[in-house]
Amino acid sequence: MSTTLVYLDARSLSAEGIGKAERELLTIAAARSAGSVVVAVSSPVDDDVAAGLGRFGATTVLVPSSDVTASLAAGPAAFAAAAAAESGADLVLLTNAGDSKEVAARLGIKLSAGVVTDVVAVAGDEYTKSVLAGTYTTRIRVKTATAVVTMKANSVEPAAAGDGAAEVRRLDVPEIGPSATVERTEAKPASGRPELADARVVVSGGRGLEGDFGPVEALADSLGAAVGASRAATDAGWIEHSYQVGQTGKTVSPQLYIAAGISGAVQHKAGMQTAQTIVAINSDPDAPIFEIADLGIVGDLTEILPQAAEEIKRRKA
Ligand SMILES: Cc1cc2nc3c(=O)[nH]c(=O)nc-3n(C[C@H](O)[C@H](O)[C@H](O)COP(=O)(O)OP(=O)(O)OC[C@H]3O[C@@H](n4cnc5c(N)ncnc54)[C@H](O)[C@@H]3O)c2cc1C
Repeated sequence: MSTTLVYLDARSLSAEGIGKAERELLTIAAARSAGSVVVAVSSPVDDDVAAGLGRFGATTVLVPSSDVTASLAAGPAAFAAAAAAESGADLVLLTNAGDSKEVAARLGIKLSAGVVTDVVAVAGDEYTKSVLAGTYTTRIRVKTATAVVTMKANSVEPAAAGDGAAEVRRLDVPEIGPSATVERTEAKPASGRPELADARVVVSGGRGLEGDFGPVEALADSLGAAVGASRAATDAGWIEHSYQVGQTGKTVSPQLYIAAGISGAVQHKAGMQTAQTIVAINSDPDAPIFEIADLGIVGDLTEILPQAAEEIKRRKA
């Protein structure tokens, strides 16, 4: 029977809950490897986290017997390789986060395994991903004994929590070898907004904002939404790159996506066109974003965004 190993970065897990992207991996693994889901977590976990993983389908949780996180991706990859060998996995699933992709690349070398990134569906030994900014959908088979796959968030509906429990086991980590070490870390200040990749509502801004994300943030806060951006906005330094939506940014699939001052380039659409409802605000009636919008508003965003935020606040009051 096929065995799936799910590798999770411990920083994405907390007693409050297991993130949606992580639950999606557990759901895919449970469907593929009926009844036996092995999870490798990059650091020891407390009882609440282990219990949470159990409720979402993990049967075994492997944790490293020594700290592997001080060596960037090298330590986690060495541990993930040991976990793959221990579990006999023929598929290792990781999230599409930057750190996880780096672990996936190193893991591919360690296991002599084929690596597929940005996957949106797993069916047997076939992995689906879109290429060339969403122009083509490709189905990929890996010829090596083990496949290493990173999944885009919002690819499957995560299963609801059950009453399962996971057994936690420590695993010795082999020699990590030469690697860069982490000297100091700083927690990113919390914005109080939902995580972009998991958000139900996203308000994004582009070059049309002319550097001022204030109106986008105000509308996002009135809706309890995450803030996103086009690459033109992140490249201009108006907002951090982690907010970028699109081919080289994050993929979002919210119930509502509001695009303000974004033209709708194919590379931007690649990251948001699966949103259930798309609202576009643009002063150019011929902007390509209107081709995929459910509701298009032709006008000046500096007038429309504050009006929308005010009206939403008024109705909520
Ligand atoms: C390999 C590659 C990868 C890329 N990856 C990404 C990616 O991941 N994400 C991404 O977004 N882009 C990506 N791009 C860039 C992409 O091609 C576009 O250049 C970018 O998306 C444009 O951003 P924009 O829509 O904000 O800017 P523009 O295309 O300049 O559009 C600005 C829009 O704002 C409107 N506007 C201006 N003023 C107002 C106003 N006052 N009120 C209302 N509307 C107004 C204009 O009519 C215009 O439609 C990539 C490009 C390449 C080559």
